Amino acid sequence: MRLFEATQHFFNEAADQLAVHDSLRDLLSTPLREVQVQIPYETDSGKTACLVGYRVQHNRARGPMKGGLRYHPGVDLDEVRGLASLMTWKAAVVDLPYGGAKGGVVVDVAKVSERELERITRRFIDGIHDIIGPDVDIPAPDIGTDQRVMAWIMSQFNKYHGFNPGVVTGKAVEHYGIPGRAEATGRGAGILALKLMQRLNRDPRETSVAVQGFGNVGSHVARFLSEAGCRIVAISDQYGARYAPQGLDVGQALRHVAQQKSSIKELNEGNLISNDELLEIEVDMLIPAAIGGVVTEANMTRIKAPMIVEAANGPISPEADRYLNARGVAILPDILANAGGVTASYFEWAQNRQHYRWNLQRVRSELERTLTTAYDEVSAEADARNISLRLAAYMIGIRRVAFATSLDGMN
Ligand SMILES: NC(=O)C1=CN([C@@H]2O[C@H](COP(=O)(O)OP(=O)(O)OC[C@H]3O[C@@H](n4cnc5c(N)ncnc54)[C@H](O)[C@@H]3O)[C@@H](O)[C@H]2O)C=CC1
Ligand SMILES: O=C(O)CCC(=O)C(=O)O
Repeated sequence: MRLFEATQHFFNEAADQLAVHDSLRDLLSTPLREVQVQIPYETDSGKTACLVGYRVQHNRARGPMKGGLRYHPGVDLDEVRGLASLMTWKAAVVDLPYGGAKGGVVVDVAKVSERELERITRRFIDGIHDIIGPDVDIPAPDIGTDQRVMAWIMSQFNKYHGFNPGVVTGKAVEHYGIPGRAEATGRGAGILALKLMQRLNRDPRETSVAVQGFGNVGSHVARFLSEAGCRIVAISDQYGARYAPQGLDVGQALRHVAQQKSSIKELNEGNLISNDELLEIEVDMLIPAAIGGVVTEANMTRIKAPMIVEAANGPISPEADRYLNARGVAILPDILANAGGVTASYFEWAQNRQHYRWNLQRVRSELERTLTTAYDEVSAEADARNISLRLAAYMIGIRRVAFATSLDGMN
């Protein structure tokens, strides 16, 4: 099942529980606007190449649309549409004044130079600058994009519309960003992972964790949980995984990746295993923090972790979700588990608009407060109705968006 169909499935399950009527259901599940643009750019060898980029704006009932920008060879319109809809429910679950959007460019960042990446980004913004903006739609980082890309987005947007740092979040601290945004998604997933352990009466110091993906999100969640006393037994990137049942040294892995610009595969610790094997090891908590669609009908019966934290977007298919729920696996859903990123983006955006800045301690404490409130609401809803955390999170998100839509009027 493709990502948009999967998100629609989760949406419909919750909409059934809420008895959302058909016309409102159509309105809430149909994206507001979908844009595909051609991205012609000059390669370093002087040739003209052409890529495709997308921006899908899903819903704006609760505020300007918000969501990251993915640079990955697997990007297509269906994926971006699914990711945009996840943003709508995510922003509502954590009660941010945002709607949902997402963008993507079909490109392998490992195969283009930094100068080419800049040209690609600027040409992409040429194509979408008139549909984004600080009060309309605000991009941010996702797979393959980082603070350099955010800087080019801001710079190119400003050429058309004048200085406005609030057009994009996830910027460098020295360039209108805020301390704590870069770590926020992983840290947030870590804070919520501890809540899930608490819910199941697990001691973090007796909990083993496997993390798939060691980019922005995976590296920060691994570090946070390692500092909280968990044993990080496996980590990976797209090239392979390292596994050590007695635990890996996360600090050493972070230095290895940062200093040697090398992959996890080359790490001199643990056994080399594949990403598929990582998902199936005997571990207390599994944290997918890379791409979507990694736990499906094909491998669900071999997943052994009793707790899963979806730091990635859409890592578990509906079939696998149903199967794992029936087996009693506790799953913290993406629309809550990785909401720390958009929460810190909201802090950055609000501060950009008012030209002030919080320090790291304030960002961290507000992040924790926001996520804890959302977690408490979701777990209370799940307990009261005896339903999964995912269904509860969707119900809260849909209820909020539906209410805003009804206040707005449907005509
Ligand atoms: N960056 C953010 O603030 C947010 C990111 N997310 C989600 O978190 C996930 C990771 O995003 P980032 O860490 O930002 O991306 P990133 O680009 O910084 O890191 C991605 C990681 O995944 C690995 N990877 C890529 N393809 C893979 C494959 N086929 N198999 C296994 N590993 C693979 C890469 O090697 C890298 O370690 C994505 O699902 C994204 O949508 C969710 C919320 C916010
Ligand atoms: O920080 C943001 O605005 C959005 C992050 C994002 O793309 C996501 O939560 O999936």
